[in-house]
Amino acid sequence: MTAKAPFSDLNEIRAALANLPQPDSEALAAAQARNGMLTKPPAALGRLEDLAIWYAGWVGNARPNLENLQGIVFAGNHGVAAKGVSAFPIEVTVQMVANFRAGGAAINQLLTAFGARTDIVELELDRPTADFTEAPAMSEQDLVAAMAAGWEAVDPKAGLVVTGEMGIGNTTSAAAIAAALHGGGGEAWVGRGSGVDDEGLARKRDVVDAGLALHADALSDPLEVLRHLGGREIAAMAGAILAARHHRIPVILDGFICTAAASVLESVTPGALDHTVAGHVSAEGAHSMMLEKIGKEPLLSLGLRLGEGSGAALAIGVLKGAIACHSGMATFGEAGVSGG
Ligand SMILES: O=C(O)c1ccc[n+]([C@@H]2O[C@H](COP(=O)([O-])O)[C@@H](O)[C@H]2O)c1
Ligand SMILES: Cc1cc2nc[nH]c2cc1C
Repeated sequence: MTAKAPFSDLNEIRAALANLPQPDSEALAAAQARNGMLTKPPAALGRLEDLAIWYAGWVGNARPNLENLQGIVFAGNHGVAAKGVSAFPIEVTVQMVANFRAGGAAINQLLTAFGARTDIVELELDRPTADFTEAPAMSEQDLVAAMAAGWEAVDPKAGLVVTGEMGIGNTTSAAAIAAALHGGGGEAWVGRGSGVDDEGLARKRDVVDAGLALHADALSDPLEVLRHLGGREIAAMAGAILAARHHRIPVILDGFICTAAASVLESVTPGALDHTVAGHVSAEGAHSMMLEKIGKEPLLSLGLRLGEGSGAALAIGVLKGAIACHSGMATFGEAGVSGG
């Protein structure tokens, strides 16, 4: 099932970002009360308790189940890849999409292992974005189309959405977005991505700085940051995360690139990511700094730097544990256990 995006230009995207649903306060209060009655010392389940209450609030059910889990992998190609900023050639994007469709990638295994389905959305792979050191990466029409594709990929009936991506060159784009939104330059935000050597790393920093300089006049507006420095899969993730908010579907964010996409929404409207949690902190060096900037504490830290949604998929396990305890445990009264 899909729902059509409620926008066809940038102003309508701004309107969708200005008018965000909030969690169900009654369900939140009831989940909080239930949490206090469960057979454990107060707060003994640590962040699992916060997670379950957060989830209950967004789905509007104080004793929820976790079902109909949707993983979406967005793929896009980047003109800036021609600048030698990746350890891999650009054709790997389309080849990996074929691998996703055949079920052979890490994300297929992880989403299946945690009971989620895998949807693949490729965004005009034969038409890479413009190299952002020479021109804006996308036209307004391209940006709106990519965000709409992201919005429309979300199943309005999903109980959870996990957003991931694939795109050779996209850690360069994500670093540039992070620099433009959060301050600093290539030095602060660029890492090795899929594994560039020292020369590649230096080139990548210069490329980010060149993009920031070329588009300096446009970068005070977060959606223009996304248009000038982003990519279609990054814009699509932003659209999907925004759609999930409007459908009140909780989201688990993935790594460096996904967090850059999410940062755009948070920069437009503080609180726009309240329906999301950070699944993990990636081994891409500046990811932890980006998470701090958006006020998110990652659930996992496993040294992953794969993307695809892999860290978010693994974090489904943590959320499942949280909800199983919250909804399945006995209360002190039910179990006849004495309170403290
Ligand atoms: O998610 C992350 O934190 C992450 C960190 C490093 C690399 N990646 C993946 O690697 C690809 C981009 O790497 P690169 O070197 O081509 O920019 C892209 O397909 C991402 O999914 C992803
Ligand atoms: C093989 C390969 C798989 C990936 N998955 C996400 N990004 C990737 C980059 C490469 C190079």
